[in-house]
Amino acid sequence: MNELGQAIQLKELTKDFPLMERGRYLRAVDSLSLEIPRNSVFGLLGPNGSGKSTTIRMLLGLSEPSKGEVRILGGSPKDPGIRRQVGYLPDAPYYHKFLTGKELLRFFGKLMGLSKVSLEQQSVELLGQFGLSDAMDRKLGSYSKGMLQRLGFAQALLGDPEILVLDEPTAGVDPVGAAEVGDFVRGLRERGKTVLLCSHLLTQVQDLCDAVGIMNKGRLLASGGIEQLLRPSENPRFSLEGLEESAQAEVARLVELKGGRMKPMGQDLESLFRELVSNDDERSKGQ
Ligand SMILES: Nc1ncnc2c1ncn2[C@@H]1O[C@H](COP(=O)(O)OP(=O)(O)OP(=O)(O)O)[C@@H](O)[C@H]1O
Repeated sequence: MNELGQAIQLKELTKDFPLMERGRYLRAVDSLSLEIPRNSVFGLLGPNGSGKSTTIRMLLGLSEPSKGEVRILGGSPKDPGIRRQVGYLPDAPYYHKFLTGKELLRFFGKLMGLSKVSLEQQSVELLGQFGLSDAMDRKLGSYSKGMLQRLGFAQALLGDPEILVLDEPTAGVDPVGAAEVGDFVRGLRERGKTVLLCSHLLTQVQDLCDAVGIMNKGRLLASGGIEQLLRPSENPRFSLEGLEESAQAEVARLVELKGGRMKPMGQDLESLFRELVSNDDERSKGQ
């Protein structure tokens, strides 16, 4: 796919943070290369401290890479025209509690340089879309966590950006709210948008994303389409159906006799994630 077909391209992206001791540094992101095609949902996964937020900050042009390059829609994330094409929902948005919902959107819209008329129209539309019409003139101090999250989405969508970066959009949201987030992300893809999603809700990620990248200690351990990553390969897993318990035990005995092992669970994104990260941790302990 040529550059025009790519929403986000990371080339050997690396970030080093200097440590207190002179000359030493922490490599938070290590030679990360990724391509995220337009109109797709990509899940960036990894345990705490694996470098997801640092990657996002570089991708948004908020932090300078130590090495490597970020291309957004073929351009630089520092280009104001490109920046306007990226909406961002931070993992823990802090909004001033004395502002109302509408005032908050007005504040961000002005920062983005939206015209007064367009801002007014977009704010009313977005607040309606996220079920906040009745609350738009209430102070944010009285909003529930779910309402603040929905307001965060509205804010990220101001200016109708092509790309949405959602950092933990389901953090602190109840299961109904999490399902709504899922529907919302699907809706974005239907409208041709590209979504980069960081989440620890792996079942939802598996369900929502076209492709994922799994990071650990700053490095990308695996990336690709969900189906391709979870396809049975060297370790195919089978599910047994229609067998009574005694027959199951017999099959298990036969499998063991042949040197195999019967596992009750199939491969899913959660087990792939745990397997990759724990193998990587074991390997680095041994080094
Ligand atoms: N400004 C900074 N200065 C020094 N070290 C930093 C800085 N920002 C992040 N780090 C370190 O870089 C590593 C990656 O952190 P990062 O926040 O990117 O991880 P993460 O995958 O987003 O984690 P989480 O899931 O907890 O948000 C961590 O070891 C973190 O302590």
